[in-house]
Amino acid sequence: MIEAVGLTKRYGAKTAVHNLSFQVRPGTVTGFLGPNGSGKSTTMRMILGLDVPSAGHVTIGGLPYRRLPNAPRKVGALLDAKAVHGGRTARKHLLALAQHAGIPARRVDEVLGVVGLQEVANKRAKGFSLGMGQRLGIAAALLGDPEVLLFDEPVNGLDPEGILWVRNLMKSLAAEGRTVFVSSHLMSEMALTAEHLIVIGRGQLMADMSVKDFIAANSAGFARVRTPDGEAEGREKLTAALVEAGGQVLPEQDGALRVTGLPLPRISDVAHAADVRLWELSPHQASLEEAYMRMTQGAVDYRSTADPRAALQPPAPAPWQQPLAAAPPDWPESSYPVLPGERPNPYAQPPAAPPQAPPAPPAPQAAPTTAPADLTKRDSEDAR
Ligand SMILES: Nc1ncnc2c1ncn2[C@@H]1O[C@H](COP(=O)(O)OP(=O)(O)OP(=O)(O)O)[C@@H](O)[C@H]1O
Repeated sequence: MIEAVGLTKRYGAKTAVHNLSFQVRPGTVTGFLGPNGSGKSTTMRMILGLDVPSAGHVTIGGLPYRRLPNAPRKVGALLDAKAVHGGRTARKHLLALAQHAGIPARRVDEVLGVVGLQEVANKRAKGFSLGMGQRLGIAAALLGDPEVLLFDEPVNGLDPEGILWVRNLMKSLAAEGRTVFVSSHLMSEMALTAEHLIVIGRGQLMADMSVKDFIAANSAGFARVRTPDGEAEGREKLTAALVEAGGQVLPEQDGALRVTGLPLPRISDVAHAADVRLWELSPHQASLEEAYMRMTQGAVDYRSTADPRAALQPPAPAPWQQPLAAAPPDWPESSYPVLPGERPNPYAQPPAAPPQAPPAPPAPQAAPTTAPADLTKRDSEDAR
């Protein structure tokens, strides 16, 4: 089991992860979701001892990664598929990792077979496609036959067949009783792969629930109602009548109305009684992707000026669906905005005293399977 308690990471003035507490249990795939820049990779790096938390802690089976005996055989990770020496063949890359972790060389061919790279095992990694690179990274993660597996965006660059393969692999690893923690920013993919979800936005926990509960809470139906174009008066009249009848009405971008709280026949009766003609009255189901986008819409760092999210308006958001208050530029611990209706943190600890000195940079000892090249990934990186 992975357990994070009050996990916080600051890079100078930037808070990448704030007071994150969660558990990742064995035997199921746990999806780790969040928009770009929400802190998923930073959290994974802290789990793997590659980044030192500014506050809080995270353990695997009760111990921090660095104190795990024989860590590379207990924990496997895919963090950055490009973290491969391009001049090495796939087999040599895996052999080097196996040697470093005391893993028998015969395991290399086993994992090459599992990920379907036997044919290209003697080809240099620099000639690999993105998808082949992902497969090689997954092979590296599986090398030590570990109980705990972390995958950061494992389906990046994979074709539909590859995506299906990863999905089935994750599930079968979990079915063997392993702890499988998979990050993604694709809700639709996670809904098919994971049983449990941890959703973060701007480094904060936004949801920690089973996929089943997430679906139950977010896939409420609604009706789309459209009055004839150019008859604004009819639209307003209908809106007022529907609200009076107990419905919730939200305008959609194309001029239609999104109505919740009233069954379709009732909407039809209300329109008839109000003497408003309808061009459309259709049942709809809010998609999980949409629910996720709504949940995280206030926590998106990077957004296109043409982002359709601007048009998404939550009907009656649950407390955890409330958008985050705008984060102050420096996100100091003491003035961190509290989420409206923030759920009590079951692992909450009293706030730690401010650090006297900046935390020492990590001194890598036992690195995860993908670590050798990955260790350099953030060294000179300031902000992406
Ligand atoms: N070494 C660093 N120095 C400064 N800021 C950093 C560093 N690493 C990460 N950050 C910042 O912390 C925030 C979280 O980044 P992180 O990479 O963890 O997010 P993410 O959820 O994995 O994003 P993505 O989905 O895009 O990979 C971002 O704003 C990023 O710019």
